[in-house]
Amino acid sequence: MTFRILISDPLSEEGIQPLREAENIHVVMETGLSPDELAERISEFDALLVRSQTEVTRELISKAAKLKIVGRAGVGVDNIDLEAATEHGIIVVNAPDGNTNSAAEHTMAMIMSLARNIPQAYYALKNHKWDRKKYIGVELKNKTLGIVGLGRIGAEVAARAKGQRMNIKAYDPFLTEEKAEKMGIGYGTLQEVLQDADFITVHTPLLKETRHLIDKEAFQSMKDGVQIVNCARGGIINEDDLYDAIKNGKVAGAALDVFEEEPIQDHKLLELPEVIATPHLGASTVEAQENVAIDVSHDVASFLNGGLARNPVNLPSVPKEIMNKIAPYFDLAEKLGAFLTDLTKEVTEEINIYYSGDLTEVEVAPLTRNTVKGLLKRHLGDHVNDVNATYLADRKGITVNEHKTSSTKGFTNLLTVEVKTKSGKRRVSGTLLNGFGPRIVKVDNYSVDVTPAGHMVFIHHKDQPGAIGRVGSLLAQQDINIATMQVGRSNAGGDAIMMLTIDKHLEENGLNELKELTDIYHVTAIDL
Ligand SMILES: NC(=O)c1ccc[n+]([C@@H]2O[C@H](COP(=O)([O-])OP(=O)(O)OC[C@H]3O[C@@H](n4cnc5c(N)ncnc54)[C@H](O)[C@@H]3O)[C@@H](O)[C@H]2O)c1
Ligand SMILES: O=C(O)CC[C@@H](O)C(=O)O
Repeated sequence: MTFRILISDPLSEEGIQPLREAENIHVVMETGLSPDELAERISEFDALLVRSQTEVTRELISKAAKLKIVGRAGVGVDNIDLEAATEHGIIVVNAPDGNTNSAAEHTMAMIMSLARNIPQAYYALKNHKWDRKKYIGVELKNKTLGIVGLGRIGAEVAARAKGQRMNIKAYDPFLTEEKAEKMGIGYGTLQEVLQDADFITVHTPLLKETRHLIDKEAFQSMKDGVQIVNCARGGIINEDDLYDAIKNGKVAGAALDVFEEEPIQDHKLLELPEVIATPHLGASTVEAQENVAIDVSHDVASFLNGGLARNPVNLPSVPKEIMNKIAPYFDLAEKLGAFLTDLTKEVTEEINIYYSGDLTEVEVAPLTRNTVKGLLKRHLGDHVNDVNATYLADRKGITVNEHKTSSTKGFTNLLTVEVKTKSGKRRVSGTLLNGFGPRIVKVDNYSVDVTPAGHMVFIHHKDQPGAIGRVGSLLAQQDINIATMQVGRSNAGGDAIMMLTIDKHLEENGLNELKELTDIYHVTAIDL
């Protein structure tokens, strides 16, 4: 199978080389498509690679019948409708590390340009004005730099600003006083940072919570003559309020790399001499562009070929060492889910997943997603995947509960899936036997030992002489070979089960004939 990838924004040619060289990948690079042109073409592609220009909207996603993955060569994913992608089972990956340096360096360049009026002085000189008095700047040394958002870029800016002998005061919801102390920087609440800083630089993502984080009220709490930098996202600073704060003298200068609407040509902020600006150049270096293109290409190629994505945005990322521990259970989890759906054939109201033994010591959310995927895929088909499994369960009103228990029933690891339906609870347990692979070891209250694969028949019957023989004879009449058979009973002459693995699928009529046999209560065909 050949996967088709559309690259709709300019990406480093060196960075995407591995994609171009991959045997089963066909790359189409078409930058500058209008939204309508993109919508018309998108159904041809398995993957879409973008920077910040392409808007990946809900409408576009609804037309992307084959799309499996969207790769964002950069950090911010505010140009991608993540909710719509998740709903459609499309994984979104980004390249969060590749442009950190460049964005931090650009921020420092902006701070220094602001402090020394470099763009304004250059512009004047270009226009034949040798004006030394007008462009007296300020030193950075001993000034306080307020950093709002101390993630990757914020932390790199802090390290560089320390080199300029600035005092740093940062606010981030994940920053503690102890952490700040270790980094050799000051810690403050948002209010304290805004109040104490001579320069303020924002490095948060653009979220509901950070939109207009810096607004009229925030400006009022700042020092007079404060200078503001935004190399993160347009919209974190309210542009109208910034304009007013510059006009009324509160803010002495602003350096902007990003704007609420991009691209801009005319903007009232650009008319102010106190404002210096670049057209979203934070990540525009040869190195950053190559890095992000390499990172995103790797994830896209790996994911399309059944591997893992290192930087998923709409799936929590799982550290490699944990992934190595849980990956062997993925198949078992999905099969247990599928097994139960076949067994119950009823509307699932609640799913309980119990992890015990070795599994209590690791992050099991990816296993939960696989189990739910197995449970839902019988009804939802390939539409359900790791990305949207729990989302779809939630939308269908199915509660999913994860439990870790100490009861291992003698197994080193045990995964039990229980579904609650209108008529009660059914459960199946499985384990990974060292060297022997996955096994189903319990169905409801009956112990069994079956490899969860291929065609199976689960029979609930009365424990009577001849019951097993009758089943065997009937299957033989239908030319169905029994590969393995497990039996279990509650007590002699009571309820019992047979679990058979057979060499081919049991057709409807065969199933009905089995149901007619004496002492047989229920028969379920299961195909894993
Ligand atoms: N100009 C450019 O070309 C360019 C390049 C790269 C990244 N960016 C942008 O820079 C920003 C930061 O990128 P990053 O890689 O450092 O991201 P990051 O995720 O590493 O860091 C963001 C930090 O913001 C913090 N945060 C979230 N909400 C906050 C709030 N209300 N107040 C304070 N802090 C808050 C988070 O806790 C996190 O630590 C993003 O918006 C990204 O899109 C711009
Ligand atoms: O693609 C770009 O150049 C911008 C990238 C930057 O804004 C990011 O969020 O990574």
